[in-house]
Amino acid sequence: MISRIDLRGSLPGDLRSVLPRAELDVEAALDKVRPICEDVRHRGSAAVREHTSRFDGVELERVRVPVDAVHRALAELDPAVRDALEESIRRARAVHRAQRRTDVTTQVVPGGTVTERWVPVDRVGLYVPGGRAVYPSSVVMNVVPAQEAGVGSLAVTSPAQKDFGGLPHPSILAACALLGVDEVYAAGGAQAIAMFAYGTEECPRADLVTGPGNVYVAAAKRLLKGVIGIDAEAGPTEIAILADGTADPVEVAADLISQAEHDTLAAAVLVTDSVRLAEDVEAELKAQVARARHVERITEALAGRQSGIVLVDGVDDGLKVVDAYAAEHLEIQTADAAAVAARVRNAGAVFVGRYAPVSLGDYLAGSNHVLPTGGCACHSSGLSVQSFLRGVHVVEYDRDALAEATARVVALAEAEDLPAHGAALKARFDWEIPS
Ligand SMILES: NC(=O)c1ccc[n+]([C@@H]2O[C@H](COP(=O)([O-])OP(=O)(O)OC[C@H]3O[C@@H](n4cnc5c(N)ncnc54)[C@H](O)[C@@H]3O)[C@@H](O)[C@H]2O)c1
Ligand SMILES: N[C@H](CO)Cc1c[nH]c[nH+]1
Ligand SMILES: [Zn+2]
Repeated sequence: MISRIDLRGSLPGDLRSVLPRAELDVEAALDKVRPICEDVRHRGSAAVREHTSRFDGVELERVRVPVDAVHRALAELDPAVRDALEESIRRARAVHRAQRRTDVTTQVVPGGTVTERWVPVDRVGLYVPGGRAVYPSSVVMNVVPAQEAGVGSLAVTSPAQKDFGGLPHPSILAACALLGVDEVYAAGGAQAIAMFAYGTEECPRADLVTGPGNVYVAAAKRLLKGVIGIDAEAGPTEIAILADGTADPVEVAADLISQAEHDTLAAAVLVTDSVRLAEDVEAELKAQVARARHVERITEALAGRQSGIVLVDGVDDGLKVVDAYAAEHLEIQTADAAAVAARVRNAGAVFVGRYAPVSLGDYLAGSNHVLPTGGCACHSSGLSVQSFLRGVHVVEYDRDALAEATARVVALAEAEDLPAHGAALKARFDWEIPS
């Protein structure tokens, strides 16, 4: 079911081109989401409702969820789920609070300072997926860093659910209520991203949209970047595991399946130098998938072009492969896992050793699970407090400090053939360059 890629011998120069990746990529989905986003831009809420009917099979009267429905969901939440969510929030808050930035003032010259001021965005739209699975945990992962960053206005959107009267899933509403967020919308997919980007009669536009989603959500974010700020693209989930012969095939297979469970486009990749482990994991996958609840979805994900077992000559080559792949989640299941993990350069998050599986990070480690996918981990980070902040330089120079800088500014302005720049300084000194 899962394919093998044999890279023993020597690694190809362009490693990325031989590694598994999904066939339906974000680029291909752009053409599908473009008309949806344009429609929302021109027709607002009516378009959001229409695309919700088309893709989610729900006829909405309004997209905004009544506030009492949000509070009712919390009152009716299973106590065990409430307890787990509360602990997840506590751990995530501890980690994200530690990410807060303080303003830094640097004295550049006597009388001249630059302060970097960290300012939260005014309003953020938070996307919580809800197609194949529903994700109250993603409410926590979006809302906690936004709150810790000090964002004033937070709105959550999640797909309307046919089985719940067109509202988002009750566990999502309950998680919003637990976190004190009561502006919630019942919209998913590209139409939800466009709603935040352009604003509608019901939903004021947001400055930034964050959150994970399927390939259509990722494509809409890529398309509307600029109209609205976005976090890193967090599309269909990926797990890569770098393992040697010391790894336990039962645990490795279970971890691959845990992420394949998300989506038919989810990616599960094992990189190993042990043929024996590869064979044992293949056998385990067969046995465990047969027992899984979402057997069809998992089977399709594991059999897809985006998943595979990559054979390499040793852990050093394995590290080159996982760095080239730049997975959203990377598990290290080798002897001396911490030392190997310390050498990883490209991954959304790294999970070290057998007691730090990705599923722990999905819910309760305290780390954020909204992470870059599709190879974006080589240039982007997961969601954090920083995602919601802008660094603004505040420049303060007194007369003497400006006088001291003038000759050099004039020289550089002349070199760029932009003399008016220099003139703006000279005007403060009666057009003389101060000596
Ligand atoms: N990277 C991360 O941090 C992270 C975290 C959690 C979940 N995820 C991923 O989020 C995704 C959730 O996907 P999902 O589908 O369950 O929920 P989703 O909310 O992302 O997508 C559902 C929406 O997709 C739209 N849609 C469905 N089919 C469409 C089509 N053919 N054309 C246009 N729009 C269409 C619908 O409007 C629907 O509301 C999974 O891929 C999961 O792996 C990623
Ligand atoms: N693995 C997903 C992407 O990081 C997050 C998640 C939420 N619930 C379960 N898993
Ligand atoms: Zn997961």
